[in-house]
Amino acid sequence: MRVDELGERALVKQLARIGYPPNATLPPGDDAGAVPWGGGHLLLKTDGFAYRQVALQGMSPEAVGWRAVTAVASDLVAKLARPLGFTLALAAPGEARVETLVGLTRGAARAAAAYGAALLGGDTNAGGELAIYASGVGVARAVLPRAAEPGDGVYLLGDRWGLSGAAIHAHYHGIPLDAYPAIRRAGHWPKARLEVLALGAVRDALSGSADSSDGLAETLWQLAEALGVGIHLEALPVFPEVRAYATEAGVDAHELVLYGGEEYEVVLVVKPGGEAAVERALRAAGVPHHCVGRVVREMGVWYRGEVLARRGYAHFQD
Ligand SMILES: Nc1ncnc2c1ncn2[C@@H]1O[C@H](COP(=O)(O)OP(=O)(O)OP(=O)(O)O)[C@@H](O)[C@H]1O
Ligand SMILES: Cc1ncc(C[n+]2csc(CCOP(=O)(O)O)c2C)c(N)n1
Ligand SMILES: [Mg+2]
Repeated sequence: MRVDELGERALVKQLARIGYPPNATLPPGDDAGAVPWGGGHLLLKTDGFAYRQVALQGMSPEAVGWRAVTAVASDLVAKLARPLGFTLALAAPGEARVETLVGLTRGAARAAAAYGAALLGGDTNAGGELAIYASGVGVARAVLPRAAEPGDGVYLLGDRWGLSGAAIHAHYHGIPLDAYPAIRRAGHWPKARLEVLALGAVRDALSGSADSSDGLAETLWQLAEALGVGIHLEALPVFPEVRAYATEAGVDAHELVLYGGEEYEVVLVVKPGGEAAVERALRAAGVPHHCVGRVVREMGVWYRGEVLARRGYAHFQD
């Protein structure tokens, strides 16, 4: 069977289990892998993409390199691991520009430095099309898995919800973003939120977390499916710039929040009774947060009582 017939999700489900130890700290399919290390855990993550699948209109090679490291850093941070180092692998056809590859690497190095880590080499290969793979290692005292129990609260951390979706929408609809600097910044230079690591101090009040990169709806559906629980969404943050863009572009702002993608923000699951302590910790760390719903027993995802359509970004679709 061809991989584009099977689809990314089903393929990954099959691949991710191969060789995975049954008693691993984080299960296959979680945002990163973890190994016990010196009283804590070392976390590892690799994430890559074809250049043409992520380079938005006006995005420089530097920004794409930054995004590659950010995607990995965001997965590490979501599991409460502090990034220590990154590597970068490039695949390029012979006609690719040297300047492009240098730019990608410079952007990756800038991102690594921004996350208090270093870019420690990588790999360069010939390939059919330009592609970038970043890997990172981080260290965590107490890891936060993808976990949720009925009764838990669901929070969205950060402020890129809807903004990254608007940037991707603008790319495909030829809409200039000059009037929307926050949307352009979210799409071109997303920054992993290291401040989330402050949650280590309230780990006992947390059930789990997931990094969102394929869109909020897809992230929630993956959580629900993997854990056999349901999520009732009651409210969504719609930021003013997203609302303004949606009006101009003639698109539903909620669509951008639910189906945008590339947020590189954390969905946090908080134990009942833990809300106050967690909100206090997030406020002190300067992490924007929005309580959006609750975990229920029945598997599924609902928004204001209606089943939330499952759509999201997947490779092998184009
Ligand atoms: N070829 C593979 N072999 C083993 N595991 C894989 C493979 N591809 C993906 N996985 C695992 O499947 C899970 C989902 O990976 P995927 O790359 O789809 O995540 P994602 O949607 O890109 O989100 P993010 O980039 O934010 O992690 C991860 O745990 C990953 O380690
Ligand atoms: C030109 C262009 N088309 C589409 C998109 C959107 N996009 C690309 S990858 C991805 C999911 C995360 O990737 P991964 O799962 O590999 O981390 C999303 C939402 C874009 N940025 N640029
Ligand atoms: Mg990926």
